[in-house]
Amino acid sequence: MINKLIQRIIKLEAPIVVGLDPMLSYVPQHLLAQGYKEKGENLEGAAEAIWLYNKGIIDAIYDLVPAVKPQIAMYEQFGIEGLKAYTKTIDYAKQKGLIVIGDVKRGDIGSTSAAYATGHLGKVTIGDKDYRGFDEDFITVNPYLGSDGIIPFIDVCKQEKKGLFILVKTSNPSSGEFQDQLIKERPLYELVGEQVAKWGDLFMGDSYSYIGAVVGATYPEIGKELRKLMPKTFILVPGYGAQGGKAEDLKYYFDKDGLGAIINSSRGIIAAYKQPKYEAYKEEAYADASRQAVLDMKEDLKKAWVKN
Ligand SMILES: O=C(O)c1cc(=O)[nH]c(=O)n1[C@@H]1O[C@H](COP(=O)(O)O)[C@@H](O)[C@H]1O
Repeated sequence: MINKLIQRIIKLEAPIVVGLDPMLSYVPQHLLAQGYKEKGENLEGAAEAIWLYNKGIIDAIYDLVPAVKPQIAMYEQFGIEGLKAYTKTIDYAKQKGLIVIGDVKRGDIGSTSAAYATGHLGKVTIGDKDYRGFDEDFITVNPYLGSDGIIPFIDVCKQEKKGLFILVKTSNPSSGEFQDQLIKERPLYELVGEQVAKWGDLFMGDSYSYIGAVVGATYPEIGKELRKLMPKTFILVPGYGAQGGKAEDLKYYFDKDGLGAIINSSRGIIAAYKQPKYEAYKEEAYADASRQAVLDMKEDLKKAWVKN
């Protein structure tokens, strides 16, 4: 899957992942009305509206970007009905040729991680048949529990030729509280980055490992350091756009060949129609606004996606 992701980035000239983080407040009135009419003004109706909203966005952007990243929390808000919308979104995105990064941020003791890995990346055996749960291509993972919490995910990745993005330095304002702490004079994110590179050796693709890292766009100096420390690690970079990350800061997240990183934008794309910049698009044309926002992001990233 990492090889396919890289090929698609090159073909589309777009190191971009669209984050499908739907909030009810972003869903246009006509879709809310449709969801409520069909399923009721309740969890089921809201989940239906979210699915319709996602479908519109996927239809508008699937030929421009290699991947989408649904964030599971946005679906879990609506309980089981939300998870059904999560599954429908994954299946539809894959049908349209998109690679799916499930943003689930899992990680636990070994046996529990193994179950998470089965549900999200692998197969569960029932009787004499195998079934797939969510079936994302990649998922995000939290490394706080150490190797025995991570290896079960890597084992399933090897069986399924799927991948991970492991949190190394997150984009949020408080990320430094723990991640920047010095241990033997080195920040924790560096130690985690080094370990992610080692885990990466366990499952290499053609040029990069299937085991990637998450490094936020909001700490560009750290991004530059981590790029050097993890030369074969593909980096998922959230924090561009809504959280303030700028294209010009992202240059050093990429390698000399212009590869090695994929930049996420969620609200900046899916709720583009709410931004003054895209006010010409009315609510009904929300997906057209998202398409234009992807095209604008692609152009903007040219400032970063150059051969260093
Ligand atoms: O793992 C992530 O994707 C992630 C890591 C991180 O450090 N920061 C971060 O914002 N994210 C996710 O990336 C998305 C960012 O959304 P926007 O700020 O709307 O573009 C959300 O789904 C976050 O959960």
